[in-house]
Amino acid sequence: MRAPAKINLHLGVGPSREDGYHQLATVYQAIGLYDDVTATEADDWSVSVTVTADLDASEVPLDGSNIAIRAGHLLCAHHGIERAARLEIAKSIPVAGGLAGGSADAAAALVALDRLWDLQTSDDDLLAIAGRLGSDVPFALVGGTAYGTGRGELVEPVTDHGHWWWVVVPNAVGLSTAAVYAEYDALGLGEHLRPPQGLFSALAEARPERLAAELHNDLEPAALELRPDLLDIRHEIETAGGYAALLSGSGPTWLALAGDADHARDVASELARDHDVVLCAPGPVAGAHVVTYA
Ligand SMILES: C[C@@](CO)(OP(=O)(O)O)[C@H](O)COP(=O)(O)OP(=O)(O)OC[C@H]1O[C@@H](n2ccc(N)nc2=O)[C@H](O)[C@@H]1O
Ligand SMILES: Nc1ncnc2c1ncn2[C@@H]1O[C@H](COP(=O)(O)OP(=O)(O)O)[C@@H](O)[C@H]1O
Repeated sequence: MRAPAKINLHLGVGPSREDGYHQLATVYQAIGLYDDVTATEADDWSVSVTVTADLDASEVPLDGSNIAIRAGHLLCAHHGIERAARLEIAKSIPVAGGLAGGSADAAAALVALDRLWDLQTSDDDLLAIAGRLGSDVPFALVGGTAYGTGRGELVEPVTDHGHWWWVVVPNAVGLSTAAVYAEYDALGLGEHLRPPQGLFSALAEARPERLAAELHNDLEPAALELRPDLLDIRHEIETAGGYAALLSGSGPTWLALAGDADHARDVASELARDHDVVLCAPGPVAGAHVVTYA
């Protein structure tokens, strides 16, 4: 089962709620960078992680705290069954990068196990279980381009006529999502939320120059406060000719919007002079889905 990374084209963050989470008005997009999860029947739960070259997954837990195993437990509890499986994660999504790799693994595990055991869980039930696992997990099931509200777990599709190209610049050192939200509070940020109408129009019009002007991330000042070194990368993207630089979610990954695949390759090769890993990815792509290998 394959699930994509996400980016936030708009990330509006309101004040923190009573449960400690922040109210969001966000526009997600699934991009062509994936983790694969394979599930096989077993007597006990276990998880393994392999990575594509240049990726550091040493901080991904290999015990029951791995979000893919948590997904398995919740699915079993939902159906009142006692089963176990071996989950093999092949990771291409950088860890703790603001790209929701863990959420992708959880979504892929839910769909893989549902299929392995022929549980036929309804879409609504899968989305509800996903929302309990993490704010970003329902979107990893849905994919495409979607508007997220609540703490990010309520998703509805958005009209998007674009075939966008992103240059992805991961960072060797990850950033904790919780720490960035806490810094956001410490800075006294947290404004009134409203739907990003200009972005919705830009997505429907499908012109990259127009989209570039509408990209926005409320968490950027908080992430930069914690990691001032990240500002240099924003400048590098501008110099390399990207239409816009956007911090991915809580960071530290940067994204550059390109006009098409050729432009993305040009910007990527420029950035690759100073960065070990630079990737190109199209968006939007599908959510968690089965992959049939030839
Ligand atoms: C910032 C975003 C933007 O899409 O993604 P990432 O950059 O992490 O990928 C998300 O809000 C992250 O979603 P996710 O990573 O699923 O978060 P969760 O596991 O639900 O929560 C992790 C922690 O983030 C904080 N949190 C998360 C979501 C939210 N709306 N308000 C919060 O304050 C809480 O401190 C929570 O304990
Ligand atoms: N299957 C998993 N893959 C990645 N991280 C996981 C996984 N399970 C648990 N984690 C934990 O979740 C944290 C956040 O990882 P990730 O989802 O990649 O980043 P982000 O929240 O920035 O999008 C990691 O630091 C790791 O400790």
